[in-house]
Amino acid sequence: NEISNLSIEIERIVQDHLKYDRENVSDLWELIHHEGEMKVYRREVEENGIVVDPLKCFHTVKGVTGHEICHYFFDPLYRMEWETTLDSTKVIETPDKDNLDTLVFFQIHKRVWPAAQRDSCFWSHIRSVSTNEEDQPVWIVVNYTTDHPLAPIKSPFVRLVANVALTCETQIVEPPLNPKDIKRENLRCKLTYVAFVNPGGWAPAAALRAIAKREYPKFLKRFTSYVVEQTRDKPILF
Ligand SMILES: O=S(=O)(CCO)c1ccc(-c2ccc(C3CCCC3)c([C@H]3C[C@H]3c3ccccn3)c2)cc1
Repeated sequence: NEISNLSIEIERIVQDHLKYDRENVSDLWELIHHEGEMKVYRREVEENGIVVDPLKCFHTVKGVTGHEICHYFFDPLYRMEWETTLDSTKVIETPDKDNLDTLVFFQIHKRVWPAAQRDSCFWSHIRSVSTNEEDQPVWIVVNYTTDHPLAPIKSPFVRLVANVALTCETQIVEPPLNPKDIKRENLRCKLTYVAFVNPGGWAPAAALRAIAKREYPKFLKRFTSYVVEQTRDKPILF
């Protein structure tokens, strides 16, 4: 039925991301932005004349955990506080009321000249995966395009196709003897962000590449700074 088909798809896509995303980039990837700990790479790929360049970002964020980064990325409550590229966001379905780890979003993206305005509909899933005993669990959020009756394709909007994942590892730097004494200065989150976005309709290749080169680093810098600010005086969420 619906739920089981969705959970089968979620399992397949999440496992793929867990397996591949943290792999280092090959020399097929071009470094398009390097700022401090943040490195943003892209491969130039076109499908039927449409730019679908995969994007991969590695970043290390001090003072926060992977759980905190994924929590603020997933939870709709904060979306419009860090996302500056959206006109609106709405949760149109909670597939499993007893387990709020999966939501279906419908989003209207701000128009980015000269492209037509985009909207998107995707399931969003958050999960922690324990690696081995002593390390912190890996946290991941996946946003993956889905159709939905409450997200009809309506002109003039062009529907995006997106497969995006944010995967985070938490490192404890110079761990104190007693784990209860861990402070935020002992925390470091190593995150990988991958985005496979098909703009869903023709947009000028050069323009789209320029928009992506400008927008992704801005977006990742703003989002991670937002989480550092929001968590500064709060108890650590491991
Ligand atoms: O991480 S998420 O899942 C967060 C969801 O709230 C995510 C982030 C970004 C996008 C997105 C949407 C539209 C565009 C294009 C297509 C034509 C004109 C805009 C782009 C490309 C251009 C790049 C870009 C990157 C970041 C922000 C905006 N623009 C990216 C989708 C989902």
